[in-house]
Formats: sequence, C-alpha cells, structure tokens
Amino acid sequence: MSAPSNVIDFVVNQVNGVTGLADLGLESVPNQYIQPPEERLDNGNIVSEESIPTIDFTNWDDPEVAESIYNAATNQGFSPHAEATLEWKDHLQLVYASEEKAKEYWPAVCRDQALEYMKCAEVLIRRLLKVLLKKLNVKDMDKAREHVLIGVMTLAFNYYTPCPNPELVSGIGRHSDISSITVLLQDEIGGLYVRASNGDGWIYVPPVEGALVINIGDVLQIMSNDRYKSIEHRVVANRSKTRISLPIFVNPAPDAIVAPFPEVLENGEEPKYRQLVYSDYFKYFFSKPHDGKKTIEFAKI
Ligand SMILES: O=C(O)CCC(=O)C(=O)O
Ligand SMILES: [Fe+2]
Repeated sequence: MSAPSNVIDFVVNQVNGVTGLADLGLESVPNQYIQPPEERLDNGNIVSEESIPTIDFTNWDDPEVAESIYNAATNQGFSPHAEATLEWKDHLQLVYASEEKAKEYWPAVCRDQALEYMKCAEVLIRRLLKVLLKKLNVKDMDKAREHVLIGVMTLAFNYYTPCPNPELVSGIGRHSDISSITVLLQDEIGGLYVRASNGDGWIYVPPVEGALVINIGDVLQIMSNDRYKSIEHRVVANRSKTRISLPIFVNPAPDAIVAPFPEVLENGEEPKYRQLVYSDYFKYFFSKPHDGKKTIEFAKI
C-alpha cells in the first residue's frame, strides 16, 4: 500500500492520525517522517554506564529523600541543533482548569479516571515542588507562586503506534518540557531516553512498575537561575508494539510572569534570565520544531 498523496491532510485534517497512516499497511514511512541521519538514535549514542535515579518517596520527611531529589534536579547537559520532521505519535491533551470544567468538557470515556489521577498526582506535585523550593530558600508557596508554578496542569495521552521503520523516525523529537515539572506515567514498552550528563549520548529510561518519571522543565530552570536543569529527552518508535505514556505538564498560567526567584538572587547573584510572560514562552516553543534545549535561549539575558 502506498502513502496518501497529501500526508498532512490525511493525518491532520481528515483526523486519521499516525495510527490511520500505519493502518494502511505501509511498507515504509512517508518522507515527512524520516529524520536526518544525525538525529537518529542508534547503539553508538546510547550510554549504558549511566542510569537515572529511582527515588522512593514513602518517607517525605527523610532529609536523604530531599537530597536525592535535589541532586537529580541539578544535573543536565546541553544539545546541538535539530531539523523539522513529523513525529510518529498521536495525542490528546486535557487541560485541567477546574473540576467543573473538566466534568463539562473532558471526554466521558476517560473523564472520571483522568480526574481521579490528576487529583492524586496534584498531591505529589505539591510535595515535590515544596522540596525543590526549600532548597532554593523559597519558603512558602503563596497564591502568586502557585499561579506561576502550578497555574495550569495538562494531562496528555501520547499514543505511539507501531512503525515499519522505527530507526528512521522519531516518536517525539528531542526537547525539554516548558513546564515547571512534568510527571510522566509510561507503560511497560519503553522508548524514552534522556540526555546523558556529558551532553552527548542518551540514557534509556526503563519502565519501572509503580514508578513515575519526573522531569524538570524550563520554567524551573529559569526560576532557579540554573540551579535546576531541565532535562532534554526524546522518544523512539517501536516496530511491533503500541506504546502509551501520560505526562502531566505542570505549567504556569498563561499570564504568569516567569523570572528567577528573588530568593535565589539574594546574595548578589546576577539573573541569567529576563522576566517574561509565560504565554510568550509557550507560543515561541510551539512556533518551531523541537530543537533540544534551545527554547530556553529565548529567556536568556
Ligand atoms: O512518551 C514519553 O515518554 C515522553 C513524552 C514527552 O516527552 C512529552 O509528551 O513531552
Ligand atoms: Fe516531553
């Protein structure tokens, strides 16, 4: 079977998605999905000596838990440049504005489960942020801070359909999230990689039953004036299995002002980032293809 003559129209406008494309039984993926060779992930750039830490949160009051979270959040490298290709995934995003709005607008098929999950996750998110802020000397989460750190939470459903040429495409191109933090639930298939600390290779993030993946996003990097580093990550496609992941993006409200915390600059440290309105950062991120950690340059002084 050959690809439709207008792939974007078939996938996007006719709402067939990548899954509809794959269902045509193509022998090879359309050109629009093929990544340039330097962007492909192979055994040559996978780092196996390094792994990501798994932290047990059962005992929140243990200072060692706080220390592990802090260490995990301060470690990240840099990235080179990227080309624009389409991603091999379909997705749905549910914005959590309020419980009433969620009940009104979210699809009935998953509404109750999604709401329950969001409520549980919110408890974890608040605790995590508290630990991370404490290390920055930011003592309380007042309304203004809440507006910027947990202004809008969005639950996304990523659906990575099997791909006939997984080595040529990208499930999601390399990027850092533009959240404060992202809490990700992945199924047992695997496919997520994060940048190794040398800034060059990639580390596989194995699915761990009962564990969530926590990513630091650009907003926390900006607000911590680089104490915390947002993590560059990517997803590879799978030849035979469907993979599902559910990230919660914990984002500022659109009108929130993002800037380094005064507490971080207290000792005369120079701010590395300017003040910006989050909606401008958001628009900038979506105005271009994923390009590693380059979005944050937009906020740099
Ligand atoms: O599917 C994953 O594991 C990661 C998804 C992701 O990075 C994103 O949606 O921003
Ligand atoms: Fe992401």
